[in-house]
Formats: sequence, C-alpha cells, structure tokens
Amino acid sequence: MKVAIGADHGGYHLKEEIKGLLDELNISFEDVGCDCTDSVDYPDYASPVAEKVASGEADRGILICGTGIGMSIAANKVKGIRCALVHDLFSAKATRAHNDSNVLAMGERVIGPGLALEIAKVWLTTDYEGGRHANRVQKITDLEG
Ligand SMILES: O=C(CO)[C@H](O)[C@H](O)[C@H](O)COP(=O)(O)O
Repeated sequence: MKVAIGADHGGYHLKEEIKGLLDELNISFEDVGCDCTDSVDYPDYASPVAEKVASGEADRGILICGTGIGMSIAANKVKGIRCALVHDLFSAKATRAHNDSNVLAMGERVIGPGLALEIAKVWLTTDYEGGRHANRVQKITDLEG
C-alpha cells in the first residue's frame, strides 16, 4: 500500500507523527507538505493528496489540519474520493468497512496524538466489507455524475 499524506500548519506536527507510524507499519508514503508551521491554505495540500488517490498513484490518503473539516470538504470535491473525517475508533473502523473511505482526515486541534495514531492504525488496517455496502458506495459514486 502507498499513502499520500498532507497537512496545513494546523496539522503539521500530527502529520510528522503519522509518518513515524507509517514507517513502523512498513507502509510507503509520499508527503506533499507542508514542511513547517508557517500559515498556509489547506486546499493546497488536500488537492494533491486527493488527486494522487483518485488517479491511483496512491492507494490511500491522510490529511490533517486544525479541525480536519476543511481538508475533508476539499478532498471530497475530487471525483472518486471518499474522505472521512474521523475522531474516534468506532468510526475509523466503520468508515473503512462500510464506506470504503480512501482518504482519512483528522484535526490536530481536536484530538491528542495518542488517539490520532490509533485511529490512523485502525483505518489503515481495516478492510472494506463489500456485500450490502457495495450498492450504497456505488450510489455515492453515482452522485458524482
Ligand atoms: O481546521 C482548519 C480548516 O478546517 C485549518 O487547519 C485551520 O486550523 C483553520 O482554518 C484556522 O486557521 P488559522 O489560520 O490557523 O487560524
């Protein structure tokens, strides 16, 4: 699996921690930035991550900002992206199993790094169940026109 990861200034520190987790899990990744806590605009980082996942260059994406909200709104504008904003373990598992989410968004200003890393690990290691969920995910795709 290859992961594309990005953050704005509000998510920079958590992005760096998640890169450590990806190394631990032997998951290759591409970091699209940002590279420090200087103020930047989150769509500039949501876009390359979402485009890499949509094109197949990356299998999954992880986006961090202060709340995760701006990143998730921006990523979900890209065709083929199912970005889930997650701040609890139940949702992390459910959105992979049920929604086949391909991008995870979190807010560094919302949860601590311990929980965020657990969420990322569960999200990265939970498989999509398909079955009754497949028709529902297809209906999401159909909304893209
Ligand atoms: O959460 C965010 C977008 O949904 C961003 O990461 C920022 O934290 C938020 O927009 C606040 O921006 P600020 O310039 O750091 O005050």
